[in-house]
Order: sequence, then C-alpha cells, then structure tokens
Amino acid sequence: MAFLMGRKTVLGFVCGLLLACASQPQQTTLYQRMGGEAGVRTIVDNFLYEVGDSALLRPLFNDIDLPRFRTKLAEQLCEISGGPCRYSGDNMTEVHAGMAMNNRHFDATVTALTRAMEAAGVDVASQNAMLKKLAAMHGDVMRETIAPE
Ligand code: HEM
Repeated sequence: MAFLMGRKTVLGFVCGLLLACASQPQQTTLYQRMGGEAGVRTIVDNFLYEVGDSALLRPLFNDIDLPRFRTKLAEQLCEISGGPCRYSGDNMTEVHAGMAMNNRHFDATVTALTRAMEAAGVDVASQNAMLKKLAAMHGDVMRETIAPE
C-alpha cells in the first residue's frame, strides 16, 4: 500500500510538473517580440519618418542611398535582436566616419528609433532591451565622427 501511495505521489508530481511546464509562456526572441520581419520593416520606415521630422537629423540623411539604408538597417536590427538575418552592410565606424555629428545626434537617433518601435506597437520592455544593444554601439558609431558641438 505504502508502495502504491509512493507511486501515486510520484505520478502526481510528474503530472503537476508537466502541467506547469505546459502553462509556461514560450521562450521568444527579442526579434519575435518586435514583430519579426514585418515588425522590423515597419520600425525602419517609422524611423525614417522620425528622421524626416527632425531638423537635427534630416540634413545628415539628405543624400543617402535610401533603399540600401532601409535594407541594411533592417538586417542589422534583425541580427542584433536574435533574428535569422546576417548584417551585410559596412562596418559601423567606417559608415559614420567623417560625419558631422555629436552625442546630440546619437541621442536623437536612439530617440527616433524608440519612437519608431513605440509606433510599431513594441512593448516597453522589448524597446529597452533594444536600446541597450544600440547604446552598446555608441563607441563604434562615434569613433571617427567630426563631432562639432
Ligand atoms: C546606434 C546607432 C546607429 C546605428 C545602429 C546605425 C546604423 C546604420 C546602418 C546599419 C547604416 C547602413 C550601413 C551601410 O549602408 O552599409 C547606417 C548608415 C547611416 N547612418 Fe547610422 N547608425 C547609428 C547612428 C547614426 C547617427 C547618430 C547618425 C547621424 C545622425 C547616423 C547617420 C547615418 C547616415 C547618414 C547613414 C548613411 C550613410 C551613407 O549611405 O553614406 N547614424 N547607419
């Protein structure tokens, strides 16, 4: 009898464990939480609208190759958020080398991306996770800029 009770207890425990596991939310990547491919595309487009609205940022983006920028930024956001893409663009220091920008431009760019994520419906925790990754790129992006104050 004690033996049977023991088996029942073990069985009950295993079932409980399985149910608990089944009710846990699935692990999702940041990329998925940003809406995957379509979400990232929307974020990039929203970002460009933000740039267009910014007197500080707009002049720097006036003469860029827009289709290329959209593709490369989308690849990069996808890769750093754990998505299936590989960034095929240029090195961050080389891309931004010689650009007349300082920390105000960097902050405005990060703010523009935050607003772009907000408008795309990305939750605040995921926005913050993404901002952490962008902030970590500050050194590479700003290394060889002209940085007039
Ligand atoms: C974390 C911050 C930043 C990230 C992740 C980022 C990312 C990128 C990427 C992926 C590209 C495309 C590279 C390629 O074409 O191969 C690019 C280009 C560019 N970025 Fe940034 N960028 C950042 C900050 C900034 C800032 C602060 C500015 C100026 C306000 C800026 C202005 C530009 C411009 C004008 C281009 C186009 C360059 C060209 O086509 O000649 N970026 N950036």
